[in-house]
Amino acid sequence: MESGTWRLLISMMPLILYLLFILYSNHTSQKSTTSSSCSLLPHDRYWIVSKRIVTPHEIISGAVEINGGRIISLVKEKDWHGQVKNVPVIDYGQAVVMPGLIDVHAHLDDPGRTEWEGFPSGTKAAVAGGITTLIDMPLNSFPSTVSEETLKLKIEAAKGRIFVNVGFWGGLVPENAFNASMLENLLNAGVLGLKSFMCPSGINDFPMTDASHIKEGLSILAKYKRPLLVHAEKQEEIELNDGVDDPRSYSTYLKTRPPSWEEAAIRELLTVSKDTRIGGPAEGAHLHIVHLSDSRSSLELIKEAKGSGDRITVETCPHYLAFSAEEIPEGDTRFKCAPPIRDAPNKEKLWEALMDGHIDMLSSDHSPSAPELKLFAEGDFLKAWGGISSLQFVLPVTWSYGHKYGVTLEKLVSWWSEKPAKLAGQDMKGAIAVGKDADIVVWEPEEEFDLNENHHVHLKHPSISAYMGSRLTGKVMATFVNGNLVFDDGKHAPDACGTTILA
Ligand SMILES: NC(=O)N[C@H]1NC(=O)NC1=O
Ligand SMILES: [Zn+2]
Ligand SMILES: [Zn+2]
Repeated sequence: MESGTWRLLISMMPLILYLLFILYSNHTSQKSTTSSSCSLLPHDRYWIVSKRIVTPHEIISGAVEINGGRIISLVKEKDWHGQVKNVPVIDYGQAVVMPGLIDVHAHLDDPGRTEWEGFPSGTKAAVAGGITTLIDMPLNSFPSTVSEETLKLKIEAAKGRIFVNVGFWGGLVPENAFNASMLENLLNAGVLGLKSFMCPSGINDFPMTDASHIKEGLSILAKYKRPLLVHAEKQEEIELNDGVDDPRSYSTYLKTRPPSWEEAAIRELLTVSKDTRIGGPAEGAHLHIVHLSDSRSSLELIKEAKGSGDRITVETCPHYLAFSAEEIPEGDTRFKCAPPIRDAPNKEKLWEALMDGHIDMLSSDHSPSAPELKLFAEGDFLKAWGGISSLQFVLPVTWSYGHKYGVTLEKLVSWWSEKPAKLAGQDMKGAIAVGKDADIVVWEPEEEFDLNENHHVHLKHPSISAYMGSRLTGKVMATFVNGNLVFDDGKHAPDACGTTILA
């Protein structure tokens, strides 16, 4: 070779090395997305076929094409022929294909209280129930997620241990509410929004807030356009009659947390939620009331605030829709939660509000504990841990109990996927549509099953779940997370390849 050619080659060396590096890194990253231990399916690109695919505008018979973790095309059956071209097809027949559920309210208790639940068991239960994304609450783990440092502990604990996508809410507590830089560091580190309690939370390092803290929180959140979720109960003086009010009786517990607690908290919240109106000092922020139980005065107040232009939404949970106070057996503390499950007419009105769109969405409020804390031997409703354990069952529970009220597949998608995606700022999720993440549940709405010891329950402590022993309709067949088939016919993918979602 002539010396001029050599010189040219040598001068181009950095470019050649760079191109080789790009080629190599593309090759390795492709390898990691097709890693078979993340998925029970050996392909990255494939079609899912079904007679019932729930899309944002209609239920179609057709096919969804997935590639690299995303939905890349959606075809109706009549236009489907000839599209396959060597791409594998999974035909689910009559089973329903819909967006995976997004649970915006779950306590996975990791790190710090993994004897209660933990990321591996909690997220295995989630995918077995068709949940593909969940947002973890900042309390019940230890330490509570109230600062950048404590969020980092969560992210570290989740690494390689989650089967679904997991985002995090940060805590708004008195310690950070008036400390703008502490709150901003937490938000900059990636929490999707904040959560606070207006009554004691039961967790020492998660103290309660009042409207003044919440007002401050909203003003910071406005800049970030992220929501504040609030546990809306405000304590009032309650008198129990010693010797008359039996702590083993559910009606005693009900007396200790009347609907007026929810009403009082919401009344106080509405003095600051008006800041979120267009032109208000916290425009851009959003207030979300978690686990509404009172379907009377509290709901009326929320409706009024919505009508006045406050940016406010509300969720309720399957346990308030499935159970009523009258049916709760003596001493059965599996049913203890806060706010409490109220009477049957209250439940009817919750369903009505949900069907009419006054309640925006559903969440699990999965809040397990170690079984000892449920005090099953004593059956003391006043002393037992309050929290319902339900993560794996929310889809069949909503479907089974909703039958009587006319629940539809479209409603399920709205309550469990579309609206929660919006609350959590996840516009890549919550729908079967081209360009969205391939987070999908496939299930048989007509199939019935008994939730007994023969059923594979993945929660750490099945014994504390109030749903055990019930007969439900709607069986999850398969769950896809980021295009990976992570749950299929009762089996999980070997590796936990869910990703953490940071804002
Ligand atoms: N700390 C905690 O999880 N509390 C939850 N449990 C419950 O029943 N309601 C809640 O807010
Ligand atoms: Zn709560
Ligand atoms: Zn909760």
